[in-house]
Amino acid sequence: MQITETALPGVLLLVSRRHGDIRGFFSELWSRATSTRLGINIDFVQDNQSLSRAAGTVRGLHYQAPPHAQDKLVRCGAGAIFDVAVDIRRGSPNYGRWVGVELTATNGRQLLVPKGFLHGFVTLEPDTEVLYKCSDVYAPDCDGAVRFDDPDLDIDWGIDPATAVLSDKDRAAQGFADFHSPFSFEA
Ligand SMILES: Cc1cn([C@H]2C[C@H](O)[C@@H](COP(=O)(O)OP(=O)(O)O[C@H]3O[C@H](C)C(=O)[C@H](O)[C@H]3O)O2)c(=O)[nH]c1=O
Repeated sequence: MQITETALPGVLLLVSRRHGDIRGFFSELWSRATSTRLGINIDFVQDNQSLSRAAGTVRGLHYQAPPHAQDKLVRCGAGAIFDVAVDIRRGSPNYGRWVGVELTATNGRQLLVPKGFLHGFVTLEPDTEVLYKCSDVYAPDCDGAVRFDDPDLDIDWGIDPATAVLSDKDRAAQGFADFHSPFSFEA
């Protein structure tokens, strides 16, 4: 398992080794032993899967507030996404800053998005499957969203936002200027 920092401190890129042979490959995506050895002490309790039929589908930007804040380990099982994390920890020197990484079924990359960060992605291919581990259970009462195309965040999704395939929830999400984050930065 290779771990590298992204341009946004706290958000990590993980790449598991793929053992290739004549059949294809085998890869250990996550193990407690490896993660502990690498200094990542997260106890994942829920695995999620989403399938998005169309390229240009946007899911996000979402978070779960405490007491059910979630760390997420995101990967792409089929297709490709541009995966985005945004620091929303009040007092963070990187508050409102974002990073985006291409996760594809081919590159096998995984993005670790810690608590205190918004998460969202845009699909780059049809029939894209996203799989992610979460460190807390689904808690709808703690669920929150910010507009993916908010001008203050100024995320470059690589698509015309007006063409994005969105859920009603994401279409109605609040702007970042009105957002009061439930997370504060602990140095
Ligand atoms: C997140 C979640 C949703 N659901 C149900 C609730 C709805 O009936 C349905 C679709 O939920 P939603 O529209 O919130 O799904 P996404 O838009 O893909 O949201 C997710 O995508 C972004 C990128 C994330 O990072 C979050 O984990 C998550 O918010 O699944 C569940 O039953 N359990 C869950 O953990």
